[in-house]
Parts: sequence; C-alpha cells; structure tokens
Amino acid sequence: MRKDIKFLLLILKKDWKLVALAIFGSILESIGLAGLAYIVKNVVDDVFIAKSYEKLVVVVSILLLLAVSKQIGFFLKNYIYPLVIFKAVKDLRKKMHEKIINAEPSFLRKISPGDLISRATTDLEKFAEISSTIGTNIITETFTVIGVIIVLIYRDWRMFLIFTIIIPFLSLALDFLGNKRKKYSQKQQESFSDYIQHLNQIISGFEVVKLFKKTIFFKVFERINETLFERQKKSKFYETVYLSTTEILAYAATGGIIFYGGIRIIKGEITPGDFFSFLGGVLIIINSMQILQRGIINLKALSPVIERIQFILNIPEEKAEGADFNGLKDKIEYKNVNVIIGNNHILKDINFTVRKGEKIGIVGLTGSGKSTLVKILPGLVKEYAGEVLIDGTELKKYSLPSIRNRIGMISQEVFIFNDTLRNNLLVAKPDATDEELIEALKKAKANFVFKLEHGLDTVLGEKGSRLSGGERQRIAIARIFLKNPDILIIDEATSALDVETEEYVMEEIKNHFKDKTILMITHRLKTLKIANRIIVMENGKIVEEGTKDELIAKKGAFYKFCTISETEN
Ligand SMILES: Nc1ncnc2c1ncn2[C@@H]1O[C@H](COP(=O)(O)OP(=O)(O)OP(=O)(O)O)[C@@H](O)[C@H]1O
Repeated sequence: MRKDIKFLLLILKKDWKLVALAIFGSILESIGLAGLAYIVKNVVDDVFIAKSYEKLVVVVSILLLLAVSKQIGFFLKNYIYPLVIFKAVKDLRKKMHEKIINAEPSFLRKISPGDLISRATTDLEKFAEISSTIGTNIITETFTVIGVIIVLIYRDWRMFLIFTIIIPFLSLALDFLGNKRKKYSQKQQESFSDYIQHLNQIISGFEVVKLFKKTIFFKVFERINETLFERQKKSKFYETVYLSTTEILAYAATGGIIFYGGIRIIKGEITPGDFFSFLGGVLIIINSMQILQRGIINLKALSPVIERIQFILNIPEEKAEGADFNGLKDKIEYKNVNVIIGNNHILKDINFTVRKGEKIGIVGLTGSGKSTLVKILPGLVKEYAGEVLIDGTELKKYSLPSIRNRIGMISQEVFIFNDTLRNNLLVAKPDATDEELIEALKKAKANFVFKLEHGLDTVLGEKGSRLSGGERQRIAIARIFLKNPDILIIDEATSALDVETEEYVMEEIKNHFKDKTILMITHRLKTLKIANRIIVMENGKIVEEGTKDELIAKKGAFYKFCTISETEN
C-alpha cells in the first residue's frame, strides 16, 4: 500500500497546486455538510420550539451560505481531481509508449503483445478511474466524517461512544472481504488480458483461423470466457457481501442511537435540537461511510493495477550511450561469436570478416542461423558471446542510435503502419521531399502507388492490409533507398517479387549501393549475382566461404544447395 501511495504522490507532485485546490474543494464541501448537521439544533430549538422570527432569518441565511460552500466545493473536487489524474495518465501513456519503443528486443520477444496492450489500456483506464475516486470520494468523505464527528462529540459524546461500537466490526469486515475482492479483481484483470490476447491473435491471423478447424479456437475461447466470467462473478459477490455487511452494521448503530437518544430526551438530559442534530450527523456519516467503503474497495483493486502499470514503466530499455559510429571505414569482423538463447545454441563459433564495400551473400537451410547472424549488427540480437568488431571497436561500445542510423535492414516481414504512404516512407528519412519519395518509389519499382487514389496521402490499412506481399516489400525497398545506409542487410526481402521485378530492383540496389557494404540472405541463386563472396551456413556454423565459382568448384554444401535450389526453381 505504501508503495502505491508513493507512486500516486509522485505522479501528482507535478500538479500540486491543482491538487491543493481540489482538496480545498473537498474541505468546503465537508464544511457545508458538517455545518448542516450542526445548524439542525438551532432550527429545532431556536426556531421550532422557541418560535423566534429573527433566529429563523439567521438560520436560513446560514443554511444558504452552507449550501453555496458545499456546491463550490463539489464543483472543485468533482472537476479537478479527475483533471489532475487525466493529466497524469496522459503522461503515463507517453512514458509507456516510449518504454515500449525503447524496450530491449530480447524483452519484447519474450512478452505477449496482448498482455502488454491490456496493461497499457485497460489497466491504465482502471487506474484513472480508481485514483479519481480517491479524491472525489475518499479524501472528501474523510473530511466530512471528521467534520461531522466533531459535531457529534460536541453535541453528545456519550451517544457518540455508542456509535463507535461498530468501528472494530467495520474494520474486520473491511479487511477480510476487501482482501478477497482484491484477489479476484487481480485475477479478473489477468483473464481480461487473456481475452484481449486471444482476440488479437484470431483477428491478425484470421486467414489461418478460417482454414483450420474452428472448434479448437472456440474451445480455447470458451475456457478464457468461462474463467473471466467466474472471476467477475466472485469479485462482484465479495464486493456485495462487503457492502451489505458494513451497511447492516451502520444501521444497527443508528437504531441504538435512536433508542438511547430517545431515553435521554425523555429524561430531559438533552434537547430535541441536540438529538436531531446528532441524528442528522449520523445520517450524513452513514452516507459518507458507504461512499468511503466503495472507495476503499476500489482502492484495494488499485494495488494490482499499479503493479501491472509499473511493469511497463520498468521495462528494460536499450542504452543510447557509446561512441558515435560515423560510417564503416574498413571492416566488420565476427570473432568466435556464439549465440545461445535458452537451450538453443543458435550460432556456433562464427568467424568471418566483411570489408567495406563488399557484397556478401549468405545462404543456408532454414533455421541455420542466417537471420540471427545479421541481426547482431543493428543490435536486434545482443545475446552474443565473442567479439563483433566494427573498424576494430566492439559493436557494443558504439551508441545504438548511431549504429542504427547507418545500418539499413529489409526483411521478408514488412512493417507498414496504419498511416499515409508518405508517413510510411518518412520513417526512413523524416525530412525527405516528395520528389525524393517518388524517386525512391520508382527505384523500388513501386509503380502501383502512382495509381493510388490519394497518392502519397493514401492511408495504408493496418499492417498494410491494402497492399499485397510484393507491394509491401517494394515499400520497404523504397525506404532503404531513402535511408541510404552505410551497411545494408537484405534478409530475403525480395522473395515476394516476381523474377523480373526482383532483377530490376537488385540492379537498382547494386548501382545505388555501389560503394556500400551489403549482407544479403537469400534462397534464390539469381539474387546472388551481385555478391562478391558467399557464406554458407549449416546448423549455426559457417561451413563454406568463397566466391560463387570457387564454391561450385568445391562441390560441397553450396553446390548441394544450388542443386536443390535449381530443382525447386
Ligand atoms: N529469440 C530467439 N529465441 C530462441 N530461439 C531463437 C530466437 N531467434 C531465433 N531462434 C532460433 O534460432 C534458429 C535460427 O534462426 P534464424 O532465424 O537465425 O535462422 P535462419 O537461417 O534465418 O532461418 P530462415 O531461413 O528460416 O529465416 C532457429 O531454430 C530459431 O528457432
């Protein structure tokens, strides 16, 4: 709990002036209510019993003042607390977005996107809702309870003691049932994130879903849905039992007060005004306590929500520090590089050198480690042992942003985000002119975009769903012309293009990146035409290295690979 309060205070600190104004609102509202309980005595004793006109005017004026104070207070607390929270949540959203964008790739590979999305959306909304009610309900009602307690003690401390009998019972109920609710609220949240994750998967993989037996998807969903329902049911059950228990206790105390107060009036120990003022106060307190109870129940659910939000805020980020990489001057060297992830020994004792300007072809069977090998360079795979030297300096000593500025990578999977074609291209060069964009598109033979209804302003659907696989690849290639990197990595990035387009595009790449270094993974022999040297991989190892002719003459792994490829083509 202390951790949660610290988290809340930390995010509210920035807007402390607004928070202070809202607290002032809470105090005004509480004064309005406590004052009302207080003034009832004067209404009964001075106006109704003593029948004084002057007192009537005074009492009504005070009542009006109290009403105005309560209303001003209500406006301030009801508008400003949520406003402060919305501002804080806006900042949190920004921080989360930054955290996700800057996250360590190894972390993102492990986590499920659905879980992360549900933490950043549902949990954040829940956080906003609960923490707003802390101000509007808990703070305000606490002031009201304190104010009214002062009035009650002042009116009759003996009767107040009777009222306090319920407090230990209340706190017991609060503890036991509240904890139960907290547990199920957390479980409910977990189930909800399973639900989002499932929907996410069936929507993004709908083509596969449609072609397989749907019964399995329904069965998996049924289990998720049933668990979510059960947890919601239990959470609501404990909340309701909690509320009615506390309510029963509160009404029992009221009954006791009426009984005891009645005896004291009959005995002449207190005036009817004292009694009604007390009873009015008790009714206000019961109402405040009910609101407080609900607030506290919600507060119990805040802790797991904050935990889930903090998980995102604590995502390990990539470091940006290091030496500036200003372009390759001499060579890239892999020295005894090994990559072991979990139980998987993906790269084994890799040793090879790429000289500036060389065009290296990388071939090998699927799963032989080709992508892992090249992903080391832009820091997408950092879990390697051994050395990767760029111009003699270990890769990890360079600042990642400067490395990534100089390395371009195109792969089979093309990321097209849900925005205009222009913005999808500008990710590669934010200050590019339209002419540059069009030139890049032409080089990538992406002529189809010139037929688009709104040209560069055409919005490409989510995941580029308006585009075919080959069209998406051409956008990715256009981006690479715009980025104009020093080192270019091509990971089967032309596999979805027809042979003619692929040849054209490869020719453009060859001319454009004439002096640049290229590492190119391919399954197609024709694409290897531009390679000066070829590396053959098998089972995480480099098994052959040489020019195309040397390797063919060797009649080893590459020769075998060529024979298979030729047969397949
Ligand atoms: N992050 C990871 N965690 C665990 N295993 C991984 C990870 N990344 C890759 N692998 C495994 O490492 C092996 C090599 O993968 P990699 O993608 O480098 O091969 P590849 O030669 O590029 O394959 P393909 O031609 O199919 O793209 C595979 O068995 C893959 O499952």
